[in-house]
Amino acid sequence: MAVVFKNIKELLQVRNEPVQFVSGKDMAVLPTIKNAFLLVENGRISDFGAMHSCPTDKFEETIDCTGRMLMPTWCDSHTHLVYAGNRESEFVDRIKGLSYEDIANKGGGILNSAKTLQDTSEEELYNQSKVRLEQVITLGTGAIEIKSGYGLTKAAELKMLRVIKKLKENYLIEIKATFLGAHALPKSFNNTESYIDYVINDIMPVVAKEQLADYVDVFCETGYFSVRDTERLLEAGTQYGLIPKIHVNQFTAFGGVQAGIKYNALSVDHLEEMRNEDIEAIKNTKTMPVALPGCSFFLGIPYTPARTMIDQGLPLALATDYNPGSSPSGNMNFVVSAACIKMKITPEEAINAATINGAYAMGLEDNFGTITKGKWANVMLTTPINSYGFIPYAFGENQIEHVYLKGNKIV
Ligand SMILES: N=CN[C@@H](CCC(=O)O)C(=O)O
Ligand SMILES: [Zn+2]
Repeated sequence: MAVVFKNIKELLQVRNEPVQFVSGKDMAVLPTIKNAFLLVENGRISDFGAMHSCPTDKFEETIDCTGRMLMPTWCDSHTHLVYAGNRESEFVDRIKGLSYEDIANKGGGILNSAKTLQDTSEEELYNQSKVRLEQVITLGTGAIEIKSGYGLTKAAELKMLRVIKKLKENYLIEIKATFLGAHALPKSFNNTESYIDYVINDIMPVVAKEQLADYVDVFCETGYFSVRDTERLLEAGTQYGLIPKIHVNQFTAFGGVQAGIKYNALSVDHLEEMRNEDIEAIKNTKTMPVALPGCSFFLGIPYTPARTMIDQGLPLALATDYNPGSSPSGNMNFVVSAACIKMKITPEEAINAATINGAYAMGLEDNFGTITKGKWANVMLTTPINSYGFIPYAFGENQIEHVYLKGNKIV
């Protein structure tokens, strides 16, 4: 099956030579071809270039893209999209002045979502989650990471991971699964040490045996899990073949970034609070810093200092953190806008952060995130717009008109 996209006003994120990720000054470079074509065969990109070199063969399908941009779909490397119910009531509490911490202390927060999820059947959890998955696909997301972490018991954590597995089987969007058993301390445990023992000894072996996760994650934060807890968990995860990706420096900075680096985390995520030594620790490593501007927007906490980090030569990925408590939106278009507006990064930097660097943060850079021959044709076509800068500029709107996953038109 061959499909040709013709008369593309501008083909974005074109990389003849594959790159793993871009960092520092290179983030400001977004290679494009104006008046372009893209050829897709059997779901993969087989050719692209300027229209004057477009092959004249007869293809099964020709798509005229006049006036529109074509680009890789968003790569959302940090979500908690599988959850039950919502936390709308806490939203109102926060409007009235309560902090994230106040709400958690009142019995809300992650433990509240865990209770709801424990009481929800696997089928119902799947049905609620698939609605959100379908919605983010219409918004242009073509690869996504989804975490457990609202189970907090063996049965409920496994239920979440099985739901992620089922979503993976039933949808064309690329999905990576993360085991976040250490997301919060359940009331039935007196201390984090004994809960970490339970996560490592009782849940993790089954997760690994049933191949339910690619990554292991932990909420390394004051009032949640310490650096010591984090290191124990990452050590064990690594033994089971789970690659570390951690929640760190959301509210406080106390050495979690260094723990992530020590265990070769694929990504360190949140980073709203960054000390110089945290930036230094990430330099010259293979660990991707991931910013979640939707969470900063929703909670009213600082934004990750992305401008400083990029100026200091670091790479950056952007993700939604889609979850019921701190970021109830999976809209990558908004995330890209918010990053430009609030973190002062350019559209080129934001698009790199939300495509190739997001793909890297999910170990998917060989197959997604750029227009490169051989990669899957996960691409999206915009509305008629004058320049790609209009995507972040027109915040709160959606310029994504059609979405193709592995060459199939989904939207
Ligand atoms: N910070 C930790 N976990 C989620 C929020 C969880 C929740 O509030 O339900 C996050 O990434 O923001
Ligand atoms: Zn998160």
